[in-house]
Amino acid sequence: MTEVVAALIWDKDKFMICQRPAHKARGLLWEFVGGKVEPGETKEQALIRECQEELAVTLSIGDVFMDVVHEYPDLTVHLTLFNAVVIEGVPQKFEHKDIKWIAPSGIPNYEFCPADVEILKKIIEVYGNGQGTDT
Ligand SMILES: Nc1nc2c([nH]c(=O)n2[C@H]2C[C@H](O)[C@@H](COP(=O)(O)OP(=O)(O)OP(=O)(O)O)O2)c(=O)[nH]1
Repeated sequence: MTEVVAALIWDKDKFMICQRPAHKARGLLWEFVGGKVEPGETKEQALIRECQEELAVTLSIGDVFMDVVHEYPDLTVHLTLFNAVVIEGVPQKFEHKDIKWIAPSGIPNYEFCPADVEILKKIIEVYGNGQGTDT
């Protein structure tokens, strides 16, 4: 089982989603920024490193919003999604094809990694479908 960490980052009523590069597994699908935990790292350390590498931002990590296990044909992931806040920097596309901030009501407009589907349902349950503009 591969440990993967990711960040749920809000800016007012919108949260950040990132489009995976075409050449990687799950290419062009949308995800929460993050990646695989490397040997010797805590999950929090891995998430801070991934966000520095991929977005050039520094995060403050909060509690776990949700974790899920999902079996892909090529690997089984244990994905842990942390609440997090950007404390330094403006997100850059060093890794991703695109970055967007969306309201929960905008979720149906994007095709996400299958492991994220349960998490997105919980975001809608907890934060509602919103009245705000969807992006
Ligand atoms: N970062 C991230 N990965 C996700 C999410 N949902 C999901 O199924 N995944 C999957 C996609 C990948 O198969 C795996 C994460 O691996 P990755 O390729 O992003 O990891 P990494 O940045 O460490 O890259 P690499 O060393 O494998 O090149 O987890 C998600 O919301 N965020």
